[in-house]
Amino acid sequence: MTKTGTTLPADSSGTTLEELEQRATARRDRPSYGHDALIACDRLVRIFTTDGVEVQALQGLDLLVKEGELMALVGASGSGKSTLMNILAGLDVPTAGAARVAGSDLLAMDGKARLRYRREVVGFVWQQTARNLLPYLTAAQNVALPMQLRGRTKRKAERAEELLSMLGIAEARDRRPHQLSGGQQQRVAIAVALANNPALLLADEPTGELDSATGEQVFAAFRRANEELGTTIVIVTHDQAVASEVRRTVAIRDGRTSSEVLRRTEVDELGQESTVAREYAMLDRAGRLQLPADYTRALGMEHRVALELEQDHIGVWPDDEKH
Ligand SMILES: Nc1ncnc2c1ncn2[C@@H]1O[C@H](COP(=O)(O)OP(=O)(O)OP(=O)(O)O)[C@@H](O)[C@H]1O
Repeated sequence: MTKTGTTLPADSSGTTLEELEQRATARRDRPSYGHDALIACDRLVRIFTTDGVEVQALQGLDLLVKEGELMALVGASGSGKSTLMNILAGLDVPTAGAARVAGSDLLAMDGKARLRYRREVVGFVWQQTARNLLPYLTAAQNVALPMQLRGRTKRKAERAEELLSMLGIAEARDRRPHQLSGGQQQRVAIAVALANNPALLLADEPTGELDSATGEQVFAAFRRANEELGTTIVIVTHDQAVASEVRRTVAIRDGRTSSEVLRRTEVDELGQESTVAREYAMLDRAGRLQLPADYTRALGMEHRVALELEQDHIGVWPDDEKH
């Protein structure tokens, strides 16, 4: 009989039972994927079927976002950005995979939990300014409305005022949306989205309809919210200025996260600050890597590549059997 703790070989590779048990325990005790992230998307799939034709908008997307981050999502048209945002906003449900935001399981929520999620956990700002605000309410009334819907009537006027001041649009308080510029409307929309103090603020192309100077002001309002309130913010953008101002930009390609750019500030010996950006490819949990299309094209790589493990890197070579 074999007992725990014996050193008898348990398989042909000479691994002992004790070692196998230790490995199994280590695996079981390992924290789950993204356990400490505010957003954890794990192999997320969303398939749309229209007239019998299937479109895989998300094809096993992995994404982790830490609490307190301000980050951007970029990607070509049709890559799946809006689909992901709608899922994170609780407006759409994934076909498969797992998605958790601030402890809420986005696949398992019932109607009541979904409504609570949309009211309390997440706030959103859309590109179309008209979609964000009710036209017949003033800016302050628009900001107070989500608090009222949540049943918070005390201090709502005061909080609306505070948020509008924080975002630099206190003077817009008594004006209706049509009396505001596009940039002011978007800043009021940010205040509306922050009204119930959500853990996560999502914005889909919030500067898409604005000129670059106004876009910068709107982005500054997002940054303010992130710094002052600690709100985690995810912005989908085509706006290069926005994408290059955040610490992390994640690119989506064909329904998966493909690469990310991390930026950090360096100070040289003369005290001059500069931003250093570095691009990384994403390695998914199955070990899959998407090589940038311009790299593979430049070397004529397709279908198959040769790999070589070196001491500190992996070499990827064009398929020489092809020739
Ligand atoms: N409701 C839907 N029904 C059918 N197909 C859809 C639906 N929503 C999105 N798709 C398809 O899913 C894919 C991803 O679309 P999505 O809108 O998420 O892309 P996107 O990256 O946000 O693009 P854009 O930058 O143009 O907004 C596209 O092929 C799109 O046609």
